[in-house]
Amino acid sequence: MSKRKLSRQQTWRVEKIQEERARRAARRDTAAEEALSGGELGPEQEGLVIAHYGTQVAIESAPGVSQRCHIRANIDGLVTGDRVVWCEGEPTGVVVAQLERNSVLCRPDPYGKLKAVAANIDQIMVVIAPYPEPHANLVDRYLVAAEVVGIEPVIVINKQDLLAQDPALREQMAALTAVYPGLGYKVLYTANNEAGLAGLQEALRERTSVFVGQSGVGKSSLVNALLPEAALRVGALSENRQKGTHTTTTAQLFHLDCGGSLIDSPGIREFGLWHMSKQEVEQGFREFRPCLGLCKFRDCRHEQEPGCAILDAVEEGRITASRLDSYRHIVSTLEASG
Ligand SMILES: Nc1nc2c(ncn2[C@@H]2O[C@H](COP(=O)(O)OP(=O)(O)OP(=O)(O)O)[C@@H](O)[C@H]2O)c(=O)[nH]1
Ligand SMILES: [Zn+2]
Repeated sequence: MSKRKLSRQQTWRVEKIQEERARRAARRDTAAEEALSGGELGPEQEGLVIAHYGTQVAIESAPGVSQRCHIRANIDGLVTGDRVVWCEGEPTGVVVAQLERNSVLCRPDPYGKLKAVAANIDQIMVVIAPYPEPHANLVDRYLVAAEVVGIEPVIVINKQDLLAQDPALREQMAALTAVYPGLGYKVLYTANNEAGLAGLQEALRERTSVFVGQSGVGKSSLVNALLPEAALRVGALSENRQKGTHTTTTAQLFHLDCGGSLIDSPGIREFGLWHMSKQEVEQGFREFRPCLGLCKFRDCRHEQEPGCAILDAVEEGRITASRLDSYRHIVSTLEASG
């Protein structure tokens, strides 16, 4: 009985949310169109979305120079990192066009539908640490997710100071990550101190990056250490405050002292830990790709089937047994969760 009641209530809530969305879109449209037709706007120029606040975005025209903007109603799903065409205005500017993206990061919304959260990311920094110990296949899971969206992952082994004190632990982390350089993945050792940050800053230069990884591996510590006197961060936050109640910020873009940008939000940090399809997982193991489609059976599980191209590749040393194990493990978790 409660089931039916619940679903009716849910329907009602969904309807309410949709009505509110439509109302907001209409308001947004009016505001944007009024500004556009009022002739009080500056010339069109290119800019970068550095933060998103509900119906408005902060657009940056040059590092440190930004303005709040309405979004023209025909532009859908603008996210932090998007490049746009916009016009300055008083008090708010207007985004008039969205430029093409090189890449986009998505995550599932509460209904399981994928939603964009950030755009134009060059690399995904996959942070692991000796503590909390990375569970089996965690790195591969992140790598697969990065491969699926076509963004270069970089493996960041943080808390290097702990490894320096403990040869056995160092051995363990080295063994865990030994396979990756040969597959073309960059592996960096970092720590939250000057020496430990140098290599990371080098890797972040001239690129737009995100940090992902389990809770406790030290992402916040790294991000805080990397950000220059947090000038831009404070700027973005105070702008946020002016808005009063609408303070939900999805993701923010920060410029780093070392040159390069960081897009950060709690949602992005959890990237890659959701459901993937078997095909995505296969594609996500980059050294499997030359073999895909060559197995004798179209639905080959690469277990012990005759004529399996993946097993042949393992036999010939083109794929390591540990990566095949990892693939099987990830696929089995997909099957277990339906
Ligand atoms: N030894 C050592 N500890 C570190 C280092 N970086 C961070 N920590 C510690 O690791 C713990 C977790 O750090 P956070 O930066 O909060 O980790 P996080 O990944 O941001 O965690 P969430 O915010 O939960 O996602 C804290 O106790 C830090 O003091 C490091 O380089 N070396
Ligand atoms: Zn096969």
